[in-house]
Amino acid sequence: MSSCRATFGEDGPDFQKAGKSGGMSGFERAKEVYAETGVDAEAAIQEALKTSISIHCWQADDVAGFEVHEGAKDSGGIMATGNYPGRARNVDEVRADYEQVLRLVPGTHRANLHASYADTAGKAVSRDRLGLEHFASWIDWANDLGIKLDFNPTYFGHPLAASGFTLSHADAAVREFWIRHGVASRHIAGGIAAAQGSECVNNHWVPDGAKDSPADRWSPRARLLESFDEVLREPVDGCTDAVESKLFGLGSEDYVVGSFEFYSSYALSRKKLFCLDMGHFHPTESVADKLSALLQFHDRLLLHTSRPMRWDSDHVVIFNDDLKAVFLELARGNALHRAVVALDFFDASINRIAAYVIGIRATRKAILYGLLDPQTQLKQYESEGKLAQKLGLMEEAKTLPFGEIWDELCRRADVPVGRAWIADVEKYEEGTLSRRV
Ligand SMILES: C[C@H](O)[C@H](O)[C@@H](O)C(=O)CO
Ligand SMILES: [Mn+2]
Repeated sequence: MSSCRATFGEDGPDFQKAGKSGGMSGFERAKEVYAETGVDAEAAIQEALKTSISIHCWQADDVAGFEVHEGAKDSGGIMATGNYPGRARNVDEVRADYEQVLRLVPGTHRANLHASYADTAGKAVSRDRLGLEHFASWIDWANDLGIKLDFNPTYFGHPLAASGFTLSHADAAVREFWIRHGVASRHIAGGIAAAQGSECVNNHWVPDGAKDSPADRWSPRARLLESFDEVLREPVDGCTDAVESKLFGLGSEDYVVGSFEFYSSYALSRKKLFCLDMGHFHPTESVADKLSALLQFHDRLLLHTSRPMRWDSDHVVIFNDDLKAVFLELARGNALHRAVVALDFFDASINRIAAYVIGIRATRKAILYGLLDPQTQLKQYESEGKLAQKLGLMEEAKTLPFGEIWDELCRRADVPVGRAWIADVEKYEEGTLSRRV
């Protein structure tokens, strides 16, 4: 495993050496600066490192999956754009990519699989017949690596999703197929949970919706509710089901059956997790603002960190204001432990390992940033009516020496500090990705 030391030599890079003065490292000084604002940087590092991030498998291969198809494949609502070389072509390559990524990102991680990444040894297996045996090699791999798995049924990229409807389809036979798939996914997630000795989050997202002005917005929603009740009828130990809402999608610009109101109500009434994807709202809506409302009612939420660019474009997550705001809100509500953090982006136009590393490091940075917020002082100012002081401290907090604390977190996790990971990605591209032709 490469680390800052391996990359830069024993004393670290010059910019770090410059940070040391009077025997105190840049980190020690930064820690004091944070302490002056009432923040314990040590505690923040510990908590940020142990907060789990579930890494999606689908950035590695542009959401294509590795099913052996008997019939035609159809997109059904999801599309990655770009054709940068090096896409993973099979499960072994996805696993190798995961392992490379994990060398470059600090903290605790899980791997998040879609049903379409089943390991069926070259055989075509219908989605409604998938079983735990098709994920046995994933379980062994995760076990060897010491990480846990999460799961997702795949209700898209299939001829029976081509109409744009799955669980809410008007045809009962189509609905029943997808109900069987949903049930199968829960048993797989339950089996994974038993094998790993802890819950497996199983997230249901369906692309169902209409491009333009449906005359009947009621029946598909009634059918979706009925189908989900059927999918979720039997309790499955260890399987924690989540349902993911969306405002619009490709081909469902006007109407998405599983809207925010539908699934937030459904999840609450059925005691399931509600999944909040940062790309699934109108661009002017604040996802961060929803947290303190939803978490008054829901025990936990599943969070997909994503980066919408004018629409649900699934750009690689970066350390931007939206991401910071989400984790600031969770920290200010002492609710980080109530969010299951997972990633959801896919960019086929750049090196995919770099895409992972950028998105994962950005998400962990935002977690740390939230935990380093001088919230006690801010809340005190606010409660005393000192609103200018509150706003002033919020502004000053933006330029506290966050980078020093982040670098220390990376050092403690023995992963590259700063931009050093870029060289590792280049090496992997040269030795591995460029050979995938
Ligand atoms: C592949 C995922 O299931 C998918 O991205 C889903 O989570 C989503 O966000 C669809 O827009
Ligand atoms: Mn999502």
